[in-house]
Amino acid sequence: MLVFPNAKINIGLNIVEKRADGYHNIESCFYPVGWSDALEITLDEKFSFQSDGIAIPGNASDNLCTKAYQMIAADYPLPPVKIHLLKSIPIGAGLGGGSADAAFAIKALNQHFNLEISFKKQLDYARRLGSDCAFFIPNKPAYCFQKGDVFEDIDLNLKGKWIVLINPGLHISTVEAYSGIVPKRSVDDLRTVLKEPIENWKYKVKNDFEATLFPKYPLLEEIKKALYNQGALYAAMSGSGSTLFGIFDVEKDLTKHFADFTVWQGLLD
Ligand SMILES: C[C@@](CO)(OP(=O)(O)O)[C@H](O)COP(=O)(O)OP(=O)(O)OC[C@H]1O[C@@H](n2ccc(N)nc2=O)[C@H](O)[C@@H]1O
Ligand SMILES: Nc1ncnc2c1ncn2[C@@H]1O[C@H](COP(=O)(O)OP(=O)(O)O)[C@@H](O)[C@H]1O
Repeated sequence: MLVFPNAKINIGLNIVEKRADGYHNIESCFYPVGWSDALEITLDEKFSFQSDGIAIPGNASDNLCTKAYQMIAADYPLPPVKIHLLKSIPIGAGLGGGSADAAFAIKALNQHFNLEISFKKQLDYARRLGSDCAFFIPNKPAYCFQKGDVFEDIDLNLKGKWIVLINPGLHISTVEAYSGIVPKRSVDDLRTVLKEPIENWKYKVKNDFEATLFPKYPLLEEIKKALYNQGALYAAMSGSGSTLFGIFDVEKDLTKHFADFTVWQGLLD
């Protein structure tokens, strides 16, 4: 079975408070984007995990795909499989690529082996692997809160808008990014602000990680400004970085303009 785990962006990200378990409660709109890995699961004589494309830190047993398989195999009679991942989504990039791989592995195993795991149980499994992971089970625009692992539908349709993602190649660890944050409650409700015209978001829709990471990595703010100079209706960093994105009304080819970086561009669904 072949599936294509896709990335996400965060449109607005408020880091509200530190929790007793050390994590943070956040408020964010998660939106799927088309930048994707390829994940193939086939029957084999013994379990194996192998990846090509972008090198993933850690060994096969650390990979979230292996963890997803082992977690499901502990509760269901799964045969041995070979998992092959072609990694294309940058790592430590604020795009949730590892979480997407894990969630798509859960969905693929469930479907391919007719396990009949309920939607709610798939969400619970995903939550065990990472805060971002559950979002990728339904994989549709959502207002996410608590650890980012609880969500509700959001009335936001960007279908047909053009998105450009710029990854400058800095690996920013999520732990490092959260450790520099002083949490604070947001003044405006993100769901309300996102109902305003997209041109207004520039002044009201903030990613709290930008305030600590832009001074540390000035290149990130330069890329955000460059996206606005190119006519973006809205530009921001995704998650804990280092990917920046710009949303445009018209198709834009910025590959030459950002030739030093990895660029992905396409239509939003
Ligand atoms: C920042 C966000 C925004 O969407 O995305 P990325 O930039 O990583 O894509 C997420 O909150 C990242 O979620 P995810 O990458 O799944 O994080 P996890 O594996 O659960 O946690 C990694 C570490 O990040 C911190 N963490 C994560 C989530 C959260 N709500 N509060 C936290 O403090 C904790 O230190 C935790 O040990
Ligand atoms: N399949 C995977 N793809 C990417 N990273 C993975 C994967 N499995 C485990 N990881 C680990 O997760 C870490 C970051 O995950 P990733 O989702 O790419 O970053 P981010 O949360 O910033 O989007 C990496 O440092 C890597 O060691």
